[in-house]
Amino acid sequence: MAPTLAVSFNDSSEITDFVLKKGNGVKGLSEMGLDSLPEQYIQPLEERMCDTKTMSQESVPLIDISKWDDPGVAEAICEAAEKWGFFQIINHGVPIEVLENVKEATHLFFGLSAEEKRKYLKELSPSNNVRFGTSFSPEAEKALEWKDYLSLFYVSEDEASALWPSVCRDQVLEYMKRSEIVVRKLLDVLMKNLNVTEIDETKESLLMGSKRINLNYYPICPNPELTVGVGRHSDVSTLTVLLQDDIGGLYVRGNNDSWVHVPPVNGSIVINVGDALQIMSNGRYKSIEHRVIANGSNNRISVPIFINPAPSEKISPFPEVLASGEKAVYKEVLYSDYVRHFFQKAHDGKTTIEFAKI
Ligand SMILES: CC(C)(COP(=O)(O)OP(=O)(O)OC[C@H]1O[C@@H](n2cnc3c(N)ncnc32)[C@H](O)[C@@H]1OP(=O)(O)O)[C@@H](O)C(=O)NCCC(=O)NCCSC(=O)/C=C/c1ccc(O)c(O)c1
Ligand SMILES: O=C(O)CCC(=O)C(=O)O
Ligand SMILES: [Fe+2]
Repeated sequence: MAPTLAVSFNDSSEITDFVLKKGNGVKGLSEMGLDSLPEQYIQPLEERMCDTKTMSQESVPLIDISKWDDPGVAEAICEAAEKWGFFQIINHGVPIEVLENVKEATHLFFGLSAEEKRKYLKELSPSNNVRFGTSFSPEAEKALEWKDYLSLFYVSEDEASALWPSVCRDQVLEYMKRSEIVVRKLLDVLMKNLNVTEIDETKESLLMGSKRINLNYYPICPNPELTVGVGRHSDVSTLTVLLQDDIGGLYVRGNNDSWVHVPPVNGSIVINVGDALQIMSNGRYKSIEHRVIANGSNNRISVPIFINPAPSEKISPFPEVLASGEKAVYKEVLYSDYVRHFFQKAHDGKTTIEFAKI
């Protein structure tokens, strides 16, 4: 147990200063042993997780991808991407040790002092590509989310070596490198199903021209039922490769307004479709809303890799998908405009994609 800090707050602006400006994050708040949730974290009733809406009978597909040549595997992947937009994979070829190392490195980063982590706040970070922050878009949010993060935009190994925090850099790079092989295989299968037979240079830039990795930390929360870890949103990526620890708390939107838990499975990786792939597949693959609850008794971490189009790409439904006469549901958008739009507002369910609707 961390020692209780000798800090107390007179008003909410002092909390904001402590969390956002001094680099303590919500982890710092959590470790003070607060007995109630500060008011700026109280979410409106409709955003809180209410047990009646969760479905315990359903679950997203768990796919063993060890037998790539088995057509059943490709079918299961495409069906999951169409129906659920989320699935877990096991026997994926990323060594368990690589996954364990990146989880440990995440704890090492968040275990640094506030002074150390503060160096990566937006205002102080040596680069826009490395950012330590809290919540999602604090300036745009009416209620804050109970999460701290380190976000790393990948440019090159050299840049990462120079700029990324050394406590986690090598482990994160290894995880990105090893998971890229899986991502290519998944995209191959998903593209063939859309009659896109080859991922050439142009398609590669559209599908996986940029990558961002986030290390997420959800500390123990005094009143978890009043707030959220991450609010309802869909990712803006092509695909997200998500590593979670064994705590649980990720929910995805299921049928009839229900929320389905994505249980931690040892050695598995969660894959989800993002808005960019929904747009490029003209809605065939679904970018499904998801959220993370706050936890009253355990700290939780997760490590998503967002596989994205290059920011300079214009994305729209693939011609191969429209070849049979299907009408385009989405117009062409510049991907960096799309991402900017996403970051400009609070998490708000599936509304980002309206930006690209015809
Ligand atoms: C996004 C843009 C277009 C923005 O550029 P630009 O306007 O020049 O300035 P910027 O300073 O980088 O960012 C502008 C705002 O975006 C937001 N932002 C930027 N990066 C991040 C980040 N990593 N996390 C949260 N917000 C961010 C902030 O709100 C910034 O506002 P401010 O804090 O500066 O006032 C640019 O950085 C770019 O082209 N980046 C490359 C493409 C890219 O990053 N794609 C990522 C796609 S997927 C992705 O990153 C997903 C992230 C995510 C995070 C938390 C969640 O809970 C979640 O669900 C998802
Ligand atoms: O922590 C998780 O399990 C999911 C996080 C998430 O949805 C995100 O960072 O986009
Ligand atoms: Fe997400």
